[in-house]
Amino acid sequence: MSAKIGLFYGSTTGNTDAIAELIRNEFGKGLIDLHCMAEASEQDFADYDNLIIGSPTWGIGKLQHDWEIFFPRLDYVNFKGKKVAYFGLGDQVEYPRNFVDAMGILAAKITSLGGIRVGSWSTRGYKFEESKALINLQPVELSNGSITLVESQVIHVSNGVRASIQGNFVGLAIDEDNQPELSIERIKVWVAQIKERFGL
Ligand SMILES: Cc1cc2nc3c(=O)[nH]c(=O)nc-3n(C[C@H](O)[C@H](O)[C@H](O)COP(=O)(O)O)c2cc1C
Repeated sequence: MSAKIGLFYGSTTGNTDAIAELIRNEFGKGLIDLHCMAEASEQDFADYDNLIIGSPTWGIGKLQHDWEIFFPRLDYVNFKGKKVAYFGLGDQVEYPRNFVDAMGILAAKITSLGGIRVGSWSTRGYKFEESKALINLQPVELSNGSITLVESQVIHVSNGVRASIQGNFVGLAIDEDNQPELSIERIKVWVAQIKERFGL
């Protein structure tokens, strides 16, 4: 029998692999099945109502290799009604204009295919210039005249300096290159948040 959550990830030099293991441990025994994208198929996604998607960013703003190969096949996965949380690895010092872009690219694609995004994460504590993984809150007026805040994904933010950008990422951002000492605590807080959203 499958676990309650399918965690699908790609990893070129092993960092995302290690973070996926930490996330699985934080959830506790038996809740998460890990699927490496080098071996995953469209059908593997069908077993789960709850998904976690993880990718580092490579090649300056690009998906990790196995995700890049699989990307066109996402169109054949049924994401409708599934809750999907995202995590991304990146390097905010070397790649401040493309920090964790891959997480944003995957979230935009999977959300367009019907996935319900959960588990956004504050940008507080990171310094970078641009990221495709940012979302913002926009005020929208409802028919009864009241105002509500609706999340939308920001594709381009450009202020030209490496700075603290206020807002939220679409999912958990992990920087093993510059802030490895913060990863465990970030995972703990994020997992508690998405556990609730997954109804576990
Ligand atoms: C050639 C190269 C390109 C990279 N490009 C980006 C990038 O555009 N944005 C980013 O946030 N991180 C970038 N990174 C950093 C990686 O995402 C980071 O090291 C990550 O932890 C690697 O994960 P992995 O070991 O699972 O493959 C790059 C690293 C290298 C070596």
